[in-house]
Formats: sequence, structure tokens, C-alpha cells
Amino acid sequence: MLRSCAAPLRSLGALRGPRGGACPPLCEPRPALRSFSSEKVIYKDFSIPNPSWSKDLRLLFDQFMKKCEDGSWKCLPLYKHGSLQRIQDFKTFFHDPKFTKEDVMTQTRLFTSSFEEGLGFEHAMFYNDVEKRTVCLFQGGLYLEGMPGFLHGGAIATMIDSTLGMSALIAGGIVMTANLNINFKRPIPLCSVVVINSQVDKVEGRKIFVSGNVQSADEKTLHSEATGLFIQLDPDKSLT
Ligand SMILES: CCCCC/C=C\C/C=C\CCCCCCCC(=O)SCCNC(=O)CCNC(=O)[C@H](O)C(C)(C)COP(=O)(O)OP(=O)(O)OC[C@H]1O[C@@H](n2cnc3c(N)ncnc32)[C@H](O)[C@@H]1OP(=O)(O)O
Repeated sequence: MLRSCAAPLRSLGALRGPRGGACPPLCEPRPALRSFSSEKVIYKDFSIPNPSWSKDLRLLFDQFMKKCEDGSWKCLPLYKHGSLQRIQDFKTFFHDPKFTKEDVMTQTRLFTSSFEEGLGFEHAMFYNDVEKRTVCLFQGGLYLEGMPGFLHGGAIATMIDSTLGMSALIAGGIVMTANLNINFKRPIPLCSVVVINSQVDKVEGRKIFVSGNVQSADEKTLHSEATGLFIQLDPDKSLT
């Protein structure tokens, strides 16, 4: 039987955005499954709390939602509006049907959203435009195990890449990771909650330099430090 990371929630009705309603509109639904035939898009919001979220993750999420009230922070919907547009732009300019055919594309899923609730990458991202910072609240589930009881380094790298990448994406549009360096300093226990911080340090032409770290929810443990180089894609260059 599958175990969930969190004790069952007493009431989902307790999950409220700062304006008293459920999380949207600050945290808008993201389509988990996307369709490139434009006939059907199935929406599922992965960033709003679900029963697998631990008390720590819920608490941090609520704290960040509170910070969103004055507009200084935004809860990032990964696919809607800007982000969705970036994905569409990517498809328009860089997707090569030679490699992934239309019928396959209708079945794809974003890696970090492809696990059953609580077993994979439970996370929510927030962005501060003034500070150019992205913060990801992340609880890695049971299927992300590496060494027994701890998260796989690849799973940590995935979320670091996504968080630093989000900072770069907001700064530079359609980007891809060219380089990612990670120092793994302390292992992350499965199902624990960590905070991934990232900021854009420098933009040089098409190069966007981003750095970040991973800390425990109580900020007492520094789990990892990372730097990344993201390159704005050139529409005149083929990717393949
Ligand atoms: C980033 C995504 C944001 C994620 C946000 C999360 C959710 C959003 C929702 C959905 C999106 C999900 C996507 C998540 C994916 C996460 C990101 C990735 O993991 S991308 C996959 C891994 N990366 C790749 O596969 C890229 C492979 N590489 C390439 O295709 C190319 O090398 C390139 C990166 C496109 C660059 O090629 P290009 O021809 O355009 O550039 P140049 O080679 O001319 O280089 C330009 C410039 O940069 C310097 N450069 C390039 N690479 C490096 C390097 N590794 N180290 C140092 N410098 C490098 C190069 O020297 C040039 O410099 P200069 O102009 O000064 O000469």
C-alpha cells in the first residue's frame, strides 16, 4: 500500500488563498496534460495544496501566499499566461516534428508533474519581481528515493534546474540550461520540505547567470548550492 508523506488533512476546506477564496486567482490552475491538437486541454492545478502536503509545506505555502497580498510576490502558475506562452513559443520556433510526432506530443507530461499526488515533486513556486528572485517550496515524495530514506540527487537537480530555470525564463524568455553546477552539502530526507532560492545574478547578451541554494524549511540546514547558465534560444538556429 502506498503511504503518503503527510498525515491526512482534516479538511480541505481549510485551504484558502489570502483573499478568502480557494487559491486562484493568485495561484491559477495549470494544465497537467496539454494537447497540441487544441481540441482538449485538461486542467489540473499542481501548485495548490493537496492532502499529501505536510504541515510544514502548508505552513510555508500560506506564508508565501500572505506575501502575495501586497503584490511583491506572485504565486507562479507554470503553464498559464506567460509560461504557457513560452512553451507555445518554444513549440513554434524550436519543436522539430521529426523527433516527436503530434500523436506523441498529446501524451507528454511535464516531468515534475507526472507522479501521483505525494509521490513525486510536490512544489509551488513564487516570484519577486523587484528582487528577481524565485523561491520553490518543495517536498520530494517516496518515489524520488536515492540512498535509502533520502532524495535522489537527480531529483534535487531537477528541482534546482526548474527553479533557477524559472528565474532565467522570467528574465529572458525562451531559455535552455547550458550549464548547471551543484554542490550537494547535506542529504535531503524523503518527504521533508525544503526551500529552493534562486536569483538572476547577471545577464550578458543571450547568457543568463543564475545562482541558488536549497535550505531546510527551518533554514538551519544548507542542503545544496548551485549556479546555472541559461541561454536564450536563437530562433535562427536549429536546436538539433
Ligand atoms: C529553463 C526552463 C525553465 C523551467 C521552469 C519550470 C517550469 C516551467 C514550465 C515548463 C517548462 C519546463 C522545462 C523544464 C526544463 C528545465 C530546463 C532544462 O533542463 S533544458 C534541458 C537541458 N538543456 C539542453 O538540453 C540544452 C542543450 N544545449 C543546447 O541546445 C545549446 O548548447 C544551447 C544551450 C541552446 C546553446 O546553443 P546556441 O547555439 O544557441 O548558443 P552558443 O553555443 O552559440 O552559445 C551562446 C553563448 O553561450 C556560451 N555557452 C554556451 N554553452 C555554454 C556552457 N555550457 N558553458 C559556458 N558557456 C556556454 C557560448 O560560449 C556563447 O558565449 P559567447 O556569446 O560569449 O560566445
